[in-house]
Amino acid sequence: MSYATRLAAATADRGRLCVGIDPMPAVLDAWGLPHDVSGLERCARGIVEALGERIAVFKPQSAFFEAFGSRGVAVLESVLADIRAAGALSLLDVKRGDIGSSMAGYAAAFLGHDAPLRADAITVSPYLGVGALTPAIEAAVAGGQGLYVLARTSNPEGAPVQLATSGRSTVAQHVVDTCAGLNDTSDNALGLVVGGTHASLGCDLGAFNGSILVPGIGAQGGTVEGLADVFGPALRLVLPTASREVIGAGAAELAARAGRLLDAVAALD
Ligand SMILES: O=c1ccn([C@@H]2O[C@H](COP(=O)(O)O)[C@@H](O)[C@H]2O)c(=O)[nH]1
Repeated sequence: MSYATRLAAATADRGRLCVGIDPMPAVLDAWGLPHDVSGLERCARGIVEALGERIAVFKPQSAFFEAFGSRGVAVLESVLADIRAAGALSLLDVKRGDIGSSMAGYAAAFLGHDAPLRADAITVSPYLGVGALTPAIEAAVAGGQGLYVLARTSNPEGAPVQLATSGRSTVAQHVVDTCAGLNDTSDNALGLVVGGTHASLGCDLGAFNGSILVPGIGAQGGTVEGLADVFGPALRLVLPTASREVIGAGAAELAARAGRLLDAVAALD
């Protein structure tokens, strides 16, 4: 079954919200947990334990696991297994992108059938060219998995690169249009990352028909309520994601904060 079909089923059942798992030091403080592997594990696995049956997609941020070396990566493996066991989808935020031979290595690491870090989807960077992602696209299609390609990121520093013009198009528009074309032959395995922090996107999503991951909700200033104005007809493709907004006030607030966002995304439909 394709990633697009699996995502549609999960979000129809649980709502179209992605919860980010970013166990950064400030989050561990809010949870009253130590800045070590035990704190990392209790926080990250605690999020899935508390919300695993209510949330369609979880997005672990690989950086906060890698920060603890091999023991942190082992926790990430457990978190990915927990997400699978809870019947949710995992979207591993690793933002990889390299020449084809190395991209094949990343595809094996994160999309391979028996890979310890296998995820349902990963984030990828198109800076080496969308075409360089081909090994990962092929692996994703074969495994019913997805790739979210950075197009117009939520951070202000992205604009000079992503809105730079190349010929008659911006770089972001080139990424959007290239991914739209590839989706025709890739079961819509390609998604985009487009931040929810912009008053105006500076790119046209009209030709795109895959999933659009929208970070920047909450801590970065974006709101679910503001998405309709910014995304227009593409709103139907949007998968809002929030991390600190949900997990940033400690374990006791987790369910209430997730519930508020689930209500807000339900009102989009
Ligand atoms: O454009 C992007 C791409 C990825 N991210 C990632 O999403 C989360 C956001 O965390 P919040 O606490 O909800 O702000 C984080 O892992 C980023 O690396 C993004 O913010 N913007």
